[in-house]
Amino acid sequence: MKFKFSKMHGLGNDFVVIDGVRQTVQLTTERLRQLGDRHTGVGFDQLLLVEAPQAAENDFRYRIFNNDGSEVEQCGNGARCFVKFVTEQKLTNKRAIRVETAKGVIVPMLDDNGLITVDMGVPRFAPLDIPFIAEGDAISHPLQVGEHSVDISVVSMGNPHAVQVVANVDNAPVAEQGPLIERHSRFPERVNAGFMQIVNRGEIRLRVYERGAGETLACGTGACAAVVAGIRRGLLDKVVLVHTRGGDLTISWGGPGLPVKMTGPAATVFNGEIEI
Ligand SMILES: N[C@H](CCC[C@H](N)C(=O)O)C(=O)O
Repeated sequence: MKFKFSKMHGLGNDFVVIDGVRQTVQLTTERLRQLGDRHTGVGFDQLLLVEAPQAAENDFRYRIFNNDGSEVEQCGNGARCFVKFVTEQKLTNKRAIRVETAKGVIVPMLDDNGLITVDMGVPRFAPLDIPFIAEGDAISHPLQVGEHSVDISVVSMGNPHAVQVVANVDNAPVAEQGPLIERHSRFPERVNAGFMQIVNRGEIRLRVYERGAGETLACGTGACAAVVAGIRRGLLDKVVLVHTRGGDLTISWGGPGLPVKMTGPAATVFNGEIEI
């Protein structure tokens, strides 16, 4: 099968993006793994497949696959790259685009300054909408990780996040605890593990060990989940600058029942064609 694709990234979180509207693309797990291999394939943290919408009032549907082949509900950096892709590929000339994901419709918007703002929807908490064996909708939960008990906030942005506060992200136990939290038995569908350093009430530093991809240079839904967790813990105000290893995002959340807004960049690295 031969098809065109774009290689893109959102703050170093990198994607292969495929037009599944004008091309017919059958993605098997094997093909996903081949494409995602950083030595023998193209390489990506996630692959985004753009398709026609299922509901007439929407503009597109897009499917999100982690590097390990698992299909997931939501991707923040991917949503920004999606907007840039459909605009550059002339699949639409709209500025605000309604796109269906596995967990609802999001509305990314191309700003005049080239940044992209995405309404990432309303966050939800355990045990609603997130497969987590919890005592209830607490602000945080103790979680036994190896020989340590860590205090996590559990937030769903459509996809599940377990966020903890650390003194300094530079020496946070991301490599040690990330895989243990990702596959913890209390997360039957696995989870993204966030490590957040509070700089001040309007600024954090964040590293995320992503479900199905390992640590990435940035995680958009992870940034949303971390800010929501920090606000719920009383540590952050409503608008927060999030420093990831790949660059900065601005995240805002007005509180329970309101959507999270994310603003940041997206970049196209190259366009290619592949036969696999
Ligand atoms: N690894 C995530 C999907 C990608 C999310 C991330 N790349 C983002 O920008 O939100 C998961 O399994 O839920």
